Amino acid sequence: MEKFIIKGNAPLHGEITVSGAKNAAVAIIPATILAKGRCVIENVPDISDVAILLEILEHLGAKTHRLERNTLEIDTSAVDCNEVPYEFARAMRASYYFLGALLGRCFEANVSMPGGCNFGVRPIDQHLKGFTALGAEVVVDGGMIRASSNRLVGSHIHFDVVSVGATVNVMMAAVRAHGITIMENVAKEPHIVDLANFLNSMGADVRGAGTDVIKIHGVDLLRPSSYSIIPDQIEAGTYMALAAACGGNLLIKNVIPKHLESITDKLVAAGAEVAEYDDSIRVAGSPVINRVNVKTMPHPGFPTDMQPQITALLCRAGGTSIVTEGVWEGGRFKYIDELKRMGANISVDGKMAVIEGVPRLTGARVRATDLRAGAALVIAGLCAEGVTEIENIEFIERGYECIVEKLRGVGADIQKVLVPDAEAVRPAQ
Ligand SMILES: CC(=O)N[C@H]1[C@@H](OP(=O)(O)OP(=O)(O)OC[C@H]2O[C@@H](n3ccc(=O)[nH]c3=O)[C@H](O)[C@@H]2O)O[C@H](CO)[C@@H](O)[C@@H]1O
Ligand SMILES: C=C(OP(=O)(O)O)C(=O)O
Repeated sequence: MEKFIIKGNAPLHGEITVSGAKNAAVAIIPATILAKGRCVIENVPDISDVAILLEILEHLGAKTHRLERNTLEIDTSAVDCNEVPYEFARAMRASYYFLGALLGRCFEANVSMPGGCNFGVRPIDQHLKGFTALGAEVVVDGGMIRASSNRLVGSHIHFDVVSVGATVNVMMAAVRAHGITIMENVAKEPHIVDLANFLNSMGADVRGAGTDVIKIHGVDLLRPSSYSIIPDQIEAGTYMALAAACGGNLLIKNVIPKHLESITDKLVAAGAEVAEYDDSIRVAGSPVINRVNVKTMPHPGFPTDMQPQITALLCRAGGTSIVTEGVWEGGRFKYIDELKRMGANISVDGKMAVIEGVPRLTGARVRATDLRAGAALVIAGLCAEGVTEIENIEFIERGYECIVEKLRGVGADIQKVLVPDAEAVRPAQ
């Protein structure tokens, strides 16, 4: 087990380059099996979630090869298995994208219930509703989701809630269904659009991605293609929040500024200066952080995956800020207790965190309770006085490529060290 040791308060200046989007990569990699043959995917983040997906692909019979650190060659010609067992699925959420992908490839999928960050209940009823509407028989049995069909047929599906996962999963099955599928009340996140663009590059006919309604004309055959994944909105947003929190000045490269608008808006309200360029963004933090209220919403609202990071910034704001979780029922606030160990003054009331700004945070021993919670602790540690030790960093490494190297490159004093067994805290629940 490893941990981060951070000495806070170092001035952060320079350039940081954002990697490919985790949540696009984890959809596009399973989608490669919809075609038989060799896909080349560029700008793939080198993170543990991707490594697990590649293991799953190999288990299914695909051959995967890293042409370069961020370029993958995936040959799906020999995929001959439709089962993703528990040992692969338990570590991550997106393992369940093999349901839609396998249904689309061979009309049968047996995939273990997924893991991923635990913010309380993460239902999959909308995924199953979509597969059923396409004519699949779906059974959940002994921890496995089993979906099969002699023939998928296009359908009109109105989702009860806006779900990224259900939109991705059902889109992947629908591209191979006979006839037209209309999906209403779908997610509009940048990774939805990226997946649709990838599917279209393989010969699918998906229209409307990025709006509330997606229309798909099913096709009999998809062909392999080469594709480059979009930059990671949340990684970019995390480094933007870091610059704002630490009074740093960072040029964040390889971004799509349009994807960052809701984040930019709140950072400017908090007092940061933000300058947008074609594919980079500069954030200069102010010594005085203003109080700001934030409510997370599906895209184009403020992303829930930035909720912990903006909370870390607001810990030192002048006055009271309210952060409301508008996506996840459970509130996603497990990390608040860790921030409080660092001197933050936050109370949680249902889906609301009330943050009374404090003049300073102090280093402490804390643990990441999930991926973005871990990112928030890195931000807090980098602007705290003294030394912060963050344990359970495997959560952070699910989604941030080379975070230590990138942060050291802009002046942060952060290192990754081994935790002696005797010192390790129990893992997050
Ligand atoms: C791999 C990936 O892309 N993960 C992201 C994805 O997760 P994920 O795809 O799991 O999140 P969803 O968009 O599905 O969830 C949104 C809301 O819908 C509810 N819901 C979802 C599915 C369902 O069948 N029934 C249902 O009620 C959930 O409980 C939640 O309240 O989108 C979330 C919301 O932007 C992000 O926090 C995650 O980082
Ligand atoms: C929650 C996240 O991911 P996942 O859905 O894969 O757990 C995230 O990216 O913040």
